[in-house]
Amino acid sequence: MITEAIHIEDLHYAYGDKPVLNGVNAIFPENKFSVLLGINGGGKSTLFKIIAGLLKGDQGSIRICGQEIDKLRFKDRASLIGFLPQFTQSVFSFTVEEILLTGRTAFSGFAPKKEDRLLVDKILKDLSITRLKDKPFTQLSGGEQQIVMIGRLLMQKPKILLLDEPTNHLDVYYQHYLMEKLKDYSENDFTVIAIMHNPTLAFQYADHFCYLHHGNIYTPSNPKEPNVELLEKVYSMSFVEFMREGKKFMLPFGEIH
Ligand SMILES: Nc1ncnc2c1ncn2[C@@H]1O[C@H](COP(=O)(O)OP(=O)(O)OP(=O)(O)O)[C@@H](O)[C@H]1O
Repeated sequence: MITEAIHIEDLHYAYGDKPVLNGVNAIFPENKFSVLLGINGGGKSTLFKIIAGLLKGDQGSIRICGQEIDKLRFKDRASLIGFLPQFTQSVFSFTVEEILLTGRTAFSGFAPKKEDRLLVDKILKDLSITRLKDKPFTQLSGGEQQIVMIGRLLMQKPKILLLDEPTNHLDVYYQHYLMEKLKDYSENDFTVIAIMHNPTLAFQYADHFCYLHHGNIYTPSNPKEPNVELLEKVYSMSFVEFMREGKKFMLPFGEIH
């Protein structure tokens, strides 16, 4: 039986008089790597902000690990969801270690414990960025900052990693490195849910796909496999599947309209 990490029912949201989500129904299963695909401006970030509690839906319900989103307190939410927004900026010159420690503030306040510092070292090592530990965050490259912010989420030890375009700014090597890590996390007690703009990359690692289209979420009957028909409908372009060394790949090519 599939256990649900997130269950969304009839969710509506509008910015003023501009509707963005028109009755979204979706389930994101626990301990899977889910990917939400969809065109620019389709409402994906809006949906994630509602799940993360930064916006409130106009209508409908969301349950996170079985609990109504409206009833969650700040600390409960932090232990359930770690959210990586699309844009992050730090104007203060914190070091990477300090930035990671802020991932524990919901639990340890601003007084990091010894185990928090040990966790920093473990996560830096796991993400292969120990060399950045004492560097000011503002002096890192865009890709380095992105990896550090993912490390900060891991410090929070949430059940669900909610990631808005996690491979942003990463070079191809690091895109695959991070996707491999996320797959690994989803197999080891995290639920990973990511917005992505690269179906070719996403289908190589994730195992549950849904599509935001015209304000609704479509989940195919086999959510693990690429669904060419849906992809072509959502992106208004052609896709091709091909096999290489026993693996299936999905490539976009050429406009339909
Ligand atoms: N704060 C806001 N006020 C008004 N309209 C907004 C606001 N934020 C987003 N929108 C609009 O809502 C729609 C959905 O935006 P959203 O950022 O959720 O889309 P998205 O699918 O995440 O896009 P992208 O893939 O480009 O990041 C867009 O038309 C956008 O212009």
